[in-house]
Formats: sequence, C-alpha cells, structure tokens
Amino acid sequence: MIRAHALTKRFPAGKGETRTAVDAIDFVVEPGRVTGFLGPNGAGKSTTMRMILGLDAPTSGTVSVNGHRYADSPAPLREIGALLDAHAIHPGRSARDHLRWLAASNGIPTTRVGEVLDLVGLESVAGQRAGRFSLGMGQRLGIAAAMLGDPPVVVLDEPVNGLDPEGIRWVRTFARQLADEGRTVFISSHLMSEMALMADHLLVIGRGQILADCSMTEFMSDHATSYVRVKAPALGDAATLLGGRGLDVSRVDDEIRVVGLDAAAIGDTLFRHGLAVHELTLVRSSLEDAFMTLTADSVEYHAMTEGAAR
Ligand SMILES: Nc1ncnc2c1ncn2[C@@H]1O[C@H](COP(=O)(O)OP(=O)(O)OP(=O)(O)O)[C@@H](O)[C@H]1O
Repeated sequence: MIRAHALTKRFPAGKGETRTAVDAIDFVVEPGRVTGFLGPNGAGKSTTMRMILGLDAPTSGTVSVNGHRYADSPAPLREIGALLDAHAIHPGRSARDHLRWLAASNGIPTTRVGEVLDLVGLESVAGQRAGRFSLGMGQRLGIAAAMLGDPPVVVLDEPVNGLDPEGIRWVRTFARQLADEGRTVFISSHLMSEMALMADHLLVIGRGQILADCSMTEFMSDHATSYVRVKAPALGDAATLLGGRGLDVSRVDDEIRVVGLDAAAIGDTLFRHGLAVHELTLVRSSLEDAFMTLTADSVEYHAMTEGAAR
C-alpha cells in the first residue's frame, strides 16, 4: 500500500516566496481496489505522485510504498510500476528495445518483455519505432514498462488523457484487472466522469489539500443531489403549498425545485389542491457537477466569464 503522512511540497515562487503545491496531506491507498486521485489542474496530483516515486523530495512529511521509502527499495520496478509521462521514450527506439533496455538496467529477465508486450496488446507492433506510435500505443507502452517488474503497486498519472473511447475502455479494464489481482492501483485524473467508471475509492485534492477520501458510492450519495423540477401556471401557489409541507423549495426562473418528496407524491399533492402541473421531472445533478462544486474554491484559474469557459 501507499501511505502518506503530513506530506508537503513547496516550490520557490520567486522573490524569496514559496508556493505550497501539496499541503500536509495524509492518505492511505489500499490494495485490491482502484483508487482515483481526482483534482482540477494544478491541484497537486503529479507532485504527489512524483514524491511517491522519489522523483521529488518532500519539503516535510513522509510517503512510503509497502512500508518504506521508494528510494530505499533495492528493486524499485518490482515494488511499484509507474506511468508518469508516456512521452519519456526515445523516439528512435523500438518498443521492444525500449523495454529490453529497461529490463536489463533493472535486473529483470528479458523474457518478461514479451509477456508485458502481450499484456498490453503491443506484440504485433513491438518492432516499430516508438516515435511513430499513436498516443494510445504510447500509453500502452508506458503501462507495459510499468508492469515489467510485476509490481504489487501501480501508479498511473492521467493514463487516459487524450485517448479515444476504445483506449479509455482498455485502461479501465486493465486497471480493474490489476485491482482484482490484489494490487494497489492509484490513478490520477482531472475528469470525474472517468473516475466514476474506473475507481472504487476516491481521493479528491484541491490546492494541495485532501477534500474527500471516501468510496465512490459514498461520494455519489453525499454529493450528487437530486431534486424535482415543477412547472405550473400558479407557480407561487405551488411553492407556498409545498414549502408549507416542510419541503425544501426554491424558485429558479419559471420553475420551482423541490427536495424531500418524490415526483409522484408532489404531483398528487398539487392535484389534491386543484393546482395544474405542466412539468414534473426528477433532475439528478451529475457527479461532474458534484466534483466542480467540491473543488470550486480550489481551482487555480477560473474563467473570467461564463462565455470564456466555453
Ligand atoms: N517544479 C515546479 N516548480 C514550481 N512549481 C511547480 C513545480 N511543479 C509543480 N508546481 C506547481 O505546483 C502546483 C501543483 O502542480 P501539479 O503538477 O502537481 O498539479 P496537478 O494536479 O498534477 O495538475 P495537472 O492536472 O495540471 O497536471 C501547481 O501550482 C504547479 O504550478
């Protein structure tokens, strides 16, 4: 498992000032499930992952993989496999040569190269230069490299960024398989929609702080609210009536939004009081909305106007 305690990273920000990228965070990434590491751009995901892998030194605090610091591991690739930057591959080298070189420099038998190429479905193109690979093939090669040491812990930074739906599905299935094999799987993303389909557990980060650490199911029930949209000619009367019953009623433009009773019961109540109803719809807020709400205060660069965001 991965365990972070009071993990902090500050970067120099000029004029003797510092910028806190990761702010004293505590978390545990458990084996046997996919943990999604979710946060808007600049939230601190990559910095955290780099500290897990010993590529950045924490300013303070600790992070361990299977009980010890990554840097203290005698055989790091057998301990933890990582995909941080899929483009960090020599473009002139073939996929097979790239993996052979990695295996040789890490004391891993070259027979493993064929196995990981098979695992990610690149066997047929293994002789081609990696520089010619599509984004999806590059991601697969990066994942093959991560799996060389058959590690119990796998860390993937934005593995589906820029992939087509087929590539996304492949990564999702692969991550699930790794978790089912009992491995610790830690995957970052800035898109809730991806995590909703991939992760069992969620760690949400914003401005370097943990905003949520819970199961995906818990996140859904806590944050994805729903309401019933009511449109009626006598909207004010309908709002007064429903509000009088202790329901949470808010008026937005030409509709009222009601929380606390299902659509059928609301319709019946209005009917019994002779109020006509033109629309009665259950509206579920999407998980993406829930994530945006949770991280709204921690997004680094807000669009200046709504129009600019489009
Ligand atoms: N080497 C560095 N020097 C200075 N500041 C840095 C450095 N690396 C990251 N930062 C800053 O730390 C903060 C967190 O960055 P980080 O890359 O970890 O975020 P992220 O969540 O991975 O975002 P993204 O999804 O955009 O990659 C940002 O404000 C970033 O500008």
